[in-house]
Amino acid sequence: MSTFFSVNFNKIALLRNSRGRDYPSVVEFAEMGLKVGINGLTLHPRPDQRHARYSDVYDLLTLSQRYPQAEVNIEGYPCEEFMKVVLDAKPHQCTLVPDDPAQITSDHGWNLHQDFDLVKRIVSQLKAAGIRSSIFMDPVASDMQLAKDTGADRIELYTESYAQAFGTEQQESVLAQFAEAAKAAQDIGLEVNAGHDLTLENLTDFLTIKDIKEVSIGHALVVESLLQGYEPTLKQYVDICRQSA
Ligand SMILES: CC(=O)[C@@H](O)[C@H](O)COP(=O)(O)O
Ligand SMILES: NCC(=O)COP(=O)(O)O
Repeated sequence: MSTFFSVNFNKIALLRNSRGRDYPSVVEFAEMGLKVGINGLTLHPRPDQRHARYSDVYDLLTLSQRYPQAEVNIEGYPCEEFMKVVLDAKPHQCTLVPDDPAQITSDHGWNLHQDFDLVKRIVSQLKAAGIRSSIFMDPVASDMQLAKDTGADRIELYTESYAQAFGTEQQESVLAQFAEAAKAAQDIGLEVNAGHDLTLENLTDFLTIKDIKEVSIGHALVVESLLQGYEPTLKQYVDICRQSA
C-alpha cells in the first residue's frame, strides 16, 4: 500500500503575500513538487486570504491538468465565498474544516453532534458537483458513524494530538487511538486521510496505521526545507509515503 502525498502550499503563499509580487510562486513550487513525485496539491484559503488566495485554487487546477496523476485538495470552512469558488473550480477533493476566521490555524475537527445538518448539506452540494468530500475529524471512533451519515466520502484525521505525543510516553496510546478511529471509519466504508503537524520525524510511525489514503503536509515541510533543501525534503516524504502500511 502506498499513501497519497499532498503538499499544503499555504506557507509558500504566506511568504509570497509578505511582498507585493509573485515570489515565491506557489505554482512554481507546486510544479517542482510534482516533478519529484508528490501526488497532491493542497490549499487552505481562509476568508482573509492571508495564506492561500482564492485565485491560487484556479492556478493549481490549471497546473494539475498538465500532470494527470495530480489531485488538488481544497480545505476550509464552507462559508459562502469558499463554496462559490469550490463549486466553480471543481477540485478533485474538498476537505471541510470547522475553522473560525479568527483562528491562527485549524485546531479541532467537526462536532457533528452540533453541526451535522450543515455538514450534510454541504457534502451533498459537493457530491452533486462531482467533488470528493472529506471532513476534518478528531480521532474519536464513536463519531465515525455520524461522519458516514453526512454522506462524506472520506474523513481527515486531525493529527495535532499525535504530533504533540510523538516521542513522549503517550505516543503509543495516542497512536492506538488514531488506529482505532481509522479502523472504525474504514469498517463502515469511509476512506481515511490525515494531516496537521506531521513531520519527517513522526510520519513513518503514523503510517503504520493501515490504509491511510492521503496525508497533507505543509508547515513542517517548509521548515525542514529551510534546513535541508526543498527537493531533498520532498523526496524523503515521497519515500515514506510509498512504504506505508
Ligand atoms: C486542516 C489543516 O490542518 C491544515 O489545512 C492547516 O490548517 C494548515 O493550514 P495553515 O498552515 O495555514 O495553518
Ligand atoms: N490538512 C493538513 C494540511 O494540509 C497541512 O497541515 P500542516 O502540515 O501545515 O500542519
